[in-house]
Amino acid sequence: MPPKAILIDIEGTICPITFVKQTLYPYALAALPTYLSKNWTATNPLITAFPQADTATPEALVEHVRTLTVQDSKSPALKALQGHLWQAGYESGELVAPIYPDVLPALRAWRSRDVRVYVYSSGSVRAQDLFFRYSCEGDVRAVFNGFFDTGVGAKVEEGSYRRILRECEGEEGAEGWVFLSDHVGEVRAAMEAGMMGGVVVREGNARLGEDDKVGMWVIEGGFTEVTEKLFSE
Ligand SMILES: CSCCC(=O)C(=O)COP(=O)(O)O
Repeated sequence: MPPKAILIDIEGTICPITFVKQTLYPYALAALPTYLSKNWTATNPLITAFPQADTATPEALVEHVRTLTVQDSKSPALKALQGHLWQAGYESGELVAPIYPDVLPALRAWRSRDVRVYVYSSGSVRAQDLFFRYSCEGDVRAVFNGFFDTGVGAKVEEGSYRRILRECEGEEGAEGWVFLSDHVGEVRAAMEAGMMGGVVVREGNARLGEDDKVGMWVIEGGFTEVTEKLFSE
């Protein structure tokens, strides 16, 4: 049976991890002091979302954000701030989101077969909108049926996938849903929620151990392999 909906991750799945870690994260850190110097108010929600102890001064917040960034924290406060800071970079053309060449042809083929395609990323929905609006292949937002961030919960928690299912399917459940990510813990959580899962192997992704591969669909052939497997059976 072909799938009903495919849910995809961004970093390490449809774009290189290096774009996020070596381009997006440093861009946000470099832009932060200027942003804070112009927007340091007691009610700025991008600031008040952080713990009070870390927002005593702009310098303290810069240090806190730097620490979270080095830890690759998926804190919603950090992700909301990064999404805001990236906007100017995308609009000026300094940031262009690279998408692996096998991805968009596959997504379009899935949509042409009436399969819905959703994104679930730790990056905020605002950041996802910018990513797909300013991609190396132009504005591709129309390819997607919807976008989810950690507003539904962390990506390693089964409940997050259940919330996405409830929002998209009501009481229908997970039948026909597929989740694709480079992160085994995320894929296992989606499988616990009843979805079919696949872990995407790309150059530069974290290596999978033998234990990681147990009971797992390991995708080494990009989204072309996904299309072949899901639509030829
Ligand atoms: C929307 S691009 C920014 C991605 C990001 O901030 C991130 O943390 C990557 O998370 P993902 O869940 O896509 O691996």
